[in-house]
Amino acid sequence: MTTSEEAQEQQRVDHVAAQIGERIDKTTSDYTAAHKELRNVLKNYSENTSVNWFEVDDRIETSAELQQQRALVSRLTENQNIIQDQLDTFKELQRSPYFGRIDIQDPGETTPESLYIGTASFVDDDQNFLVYDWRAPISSIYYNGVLGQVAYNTPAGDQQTDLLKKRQFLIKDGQIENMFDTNETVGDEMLQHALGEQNDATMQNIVATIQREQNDIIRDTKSDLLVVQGVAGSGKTSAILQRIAFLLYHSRRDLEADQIVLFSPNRLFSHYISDVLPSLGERNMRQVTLAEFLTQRFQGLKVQTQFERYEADQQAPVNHRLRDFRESAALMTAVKDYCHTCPADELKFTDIRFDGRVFFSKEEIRDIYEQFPDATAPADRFLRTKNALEKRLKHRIADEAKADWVRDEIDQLNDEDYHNWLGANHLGEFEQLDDEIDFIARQIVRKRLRSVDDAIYNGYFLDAYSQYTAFLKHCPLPDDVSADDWQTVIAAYQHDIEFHRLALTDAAPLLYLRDLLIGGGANHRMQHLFVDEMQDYSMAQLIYLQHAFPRAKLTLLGDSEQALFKAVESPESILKKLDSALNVKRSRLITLRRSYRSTYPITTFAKALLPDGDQIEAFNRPGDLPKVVIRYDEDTAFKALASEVSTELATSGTVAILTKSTTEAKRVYQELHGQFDLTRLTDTDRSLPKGVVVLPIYLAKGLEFDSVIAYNVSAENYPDEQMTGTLYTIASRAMHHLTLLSIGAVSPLIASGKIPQADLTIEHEFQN
Ligand SMILES: Nc1ncnc2c1ncn2[C@@H]1O[C@H](COP(=O)(O)OP(=O)(O)OP(=O)(O)O)[C@@H](O)[C@H]1O
Repeated sequence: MTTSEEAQEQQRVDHVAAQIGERIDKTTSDYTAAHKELRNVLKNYSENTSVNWFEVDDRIETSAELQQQRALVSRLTENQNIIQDQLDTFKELQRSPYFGRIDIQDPGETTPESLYIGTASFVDDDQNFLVYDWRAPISSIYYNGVLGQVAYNTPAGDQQTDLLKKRQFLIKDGQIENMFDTNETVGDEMLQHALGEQNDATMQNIVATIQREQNDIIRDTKSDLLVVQGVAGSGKTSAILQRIAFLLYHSRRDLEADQIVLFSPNRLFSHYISDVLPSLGERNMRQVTLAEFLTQRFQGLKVQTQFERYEADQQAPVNHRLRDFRESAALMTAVKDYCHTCPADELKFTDIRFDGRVFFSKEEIRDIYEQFPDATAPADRFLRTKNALEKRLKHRIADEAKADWVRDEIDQLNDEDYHNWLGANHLGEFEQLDDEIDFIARQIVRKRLRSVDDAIYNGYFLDAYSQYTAFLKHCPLPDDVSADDWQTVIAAYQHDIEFHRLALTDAAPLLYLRDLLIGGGANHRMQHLFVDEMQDYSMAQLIYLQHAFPRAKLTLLGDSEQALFKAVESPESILKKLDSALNVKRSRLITLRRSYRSTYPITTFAKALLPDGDQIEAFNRPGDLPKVVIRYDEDTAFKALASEVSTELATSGTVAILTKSTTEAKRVYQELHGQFDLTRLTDTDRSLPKGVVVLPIYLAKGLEFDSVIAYNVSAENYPDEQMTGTLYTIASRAMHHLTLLSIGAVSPLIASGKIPQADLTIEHEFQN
């Protein structure tokens, strides 16, 4: 690249930055005006709320006026927020207006055209696109195309063009720090730069360096089920976040950020990724962990979390065949069949009681239910029963309203309470005083019978928990599950329920049964459902999620090699299972094999841990070899750990000591906390502090650290292949440095001949 070309490009950056600067000035004054208007309305509003509430006529008028003002305030606030967002975007753009340039020549044109691509579009006052949004249709060729004839997708169909040049920029604070031309999708140099940076407390967007296969994930708008299987550090999480930004742009008119939900592995992760979308000028999608979702659905029950189960599994042997069946698609099908065929006399109806007495008996409820045709879906039948009960309740309210106690109560009302019962909406509605009194009497009774109303509305008259026991007793078993084992499952479930607990395994089928019989549970508003770390979800859970978000397109991402909670599976077999279980029209599998997070030596080591690790392609970023530190007793091991932490802290922003379990994390914390600024993270933590952290690996899912120290990778702690996923996940959290501390002989997973000794630095303590 010649210096004159560089100077020309810098001139253009200066020009664009100046234009953006002008726009910032204008938008700032728009903001000030909007803010002033809002302040005035708010002032007015607060004056109005102190008006006379006693005169009925005034009250009606004031309330209408207030409603109008409230609407005005919300409109003005929204307007102010939009301007604020624009300002933020412009300021960001001014610092770094773009990262790419493409020169294209459309068919029939005689001269090429240069387009610049950045995180958002910028159009000058003469409608010239000085910067194209990275999500614009034309921008896709920046990510996908090599020089020559290329095609890109537009709303009007596929377009062809000739791609003549592709240039990348690194612009900071308005200065071009680096630029080069490339024929690759997005050149390695730029990527090297991005990946060499130190870890931040939150994840960064990757729009300047999206790789081709990641781009496929981001821009897929056709699949109903998109399954991404990618090795650790291959950018799955990054890709989904940019995908969300892309979808919001692509379907601007009919998709809102809160119609997208992401199931994330833990709260730390939720916080870690929370800056990416705002950095692209978009609002964050909804985020929820599986535990939060289930807790919300099972109010009053303590649902076991994945982490609690993982810890429990370490203590007692697990019957995998049994668990596999309980979490399978087959079990969910059995639930469905059961719900659709269960005769009314086997449904566990319960009395609705009031004041210690039966208000609607279960027999009465069953009789109502039986009136509706058998062929109707059970939830519809249930709904009709609810409606019939509501009707009966209404009659009983009307009867009760005539009772003496109600009339006595009305007689004792003062004027204000009387008006309150009547409510603003009904003022002047009744011609006769009797009608008015009757109305109030019914309101009073309705309030008194509120718990009955709630029980009907919420369907509390069917005991879903006992029904689930009935289902379990009825459930057809596969050959490899014995009746005795099944009895223990039933007994354990009943015991848990008695103590208001629920095992994770039971959560999905129980919810499914409840929804199918009672109705509800489905959120029809969600348009996209994303599940990160899908390998930690059972098929039953995924089926339930699809049921809970029936209109949502699914994007499931995971790495079966990082399965902490179950066995490894091939991507193809996962897709096949999902295809048949979820029954979607268009499904697609994208596999990512290139790992970006870690240095070359760390990825080389991590992949050697896996039986089929040679499929993983390490990104060529140089770094130190992983270091194995071996000590033979706890005392010296902790000394060695302290010394490693000090060394790492000197060069790394975040150092994580990763353990297998919470018990180990507590132990490490106990030993080291006086020596460093050390934080032990638990599943209630929401943000990652700088410095040294210690946490069990399952809480570090999806996260990354400059330096990772794996605590006690001894043969005793990691005895066999069952632990491969755990060790691989730990190793693959490291970006720049990896240290493995072993107390006693090293795990055979590391010491086996599979891992060339030349790939490691080994520091041994000599025994006397
Ligand atoms: N195209 C890219 N450009 C720059 N950085 C990238 C790119 N792709 C991935 N990265 C970086 O690589 C790291 C790993 O990405 P990410 O966390 O998205 O991977 P993942 O597949 O979700 O990992 P895991 O399954 O191990 O949690 C992050 O630091 C991310 O910023």
